[in-house]
Amino acid sequence: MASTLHSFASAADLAGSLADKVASTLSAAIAARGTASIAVSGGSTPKAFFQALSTRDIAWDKVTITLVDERFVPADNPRSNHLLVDANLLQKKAKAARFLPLYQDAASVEEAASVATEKTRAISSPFDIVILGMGGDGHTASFFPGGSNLATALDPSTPRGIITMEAEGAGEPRLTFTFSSLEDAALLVLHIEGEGKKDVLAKAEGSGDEAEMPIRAVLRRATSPVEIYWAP
Ligand SMILES: O=C1O[C@H](COP(=O)(O)O)[C@@H](O)[C@H](O)[C@H]1O
Repeated sequence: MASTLHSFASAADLAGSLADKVASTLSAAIAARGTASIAVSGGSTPKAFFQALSTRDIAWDKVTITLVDERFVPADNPRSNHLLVDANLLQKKAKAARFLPLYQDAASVEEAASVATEKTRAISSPFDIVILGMGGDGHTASFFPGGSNLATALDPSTPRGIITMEAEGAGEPRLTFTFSSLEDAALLVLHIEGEGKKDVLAKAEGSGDEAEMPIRAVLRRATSPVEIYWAP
């Protein structure tokens, strides 16, 4: 499916514009179905966007928020994506939203993946919105090059849900929604910032193996168009 690049003069401009787009998409879903869903990424990039989105005036009590991926760490760990969402998105007006975490207090990451899959089944498919990020190594969600479950995660026949991932570049074991869970969102966004990430994107858009740069699976095979939001 085609992708469209939306370039902005600054990260602040991008954050405001993406927040407006997400807010209007959530509102349209609520008007159509009574509820709306969004799966967001963690990492360092989404902070300003989360802060902008938290101020938007929509029926947040009808919105379910979850993460596309998470580290297998509790929510008080500084590396937790849940902590980032708590501190920056689940604030102000967005405090009224329902948040479904991926991390579970389970004996193993595998058990956590299975519990998270059950709990997130309550969200209707497909997601209204998925916001992906991308690492300098071409990973997205927790689809890491060399990841222990990468082939399964990217296989379009793997069911919707959450699986585990371990990889050298990942730090902790990870929990990640599968490709099939994310690729058909009504609004599928790739949010990246900086010249370095633009170079990584250009490389990913060239030829080469998906396993080397898993973002290629999204760019090449997502059934929804990919809206790329970039700022220097
Ligand atoms: O590990 C992760 O990294 C990516 C990219 O993060 P960034 O810090 O380079 O913005 C992120 O999209 C993913 O959700 C996160 O778990």
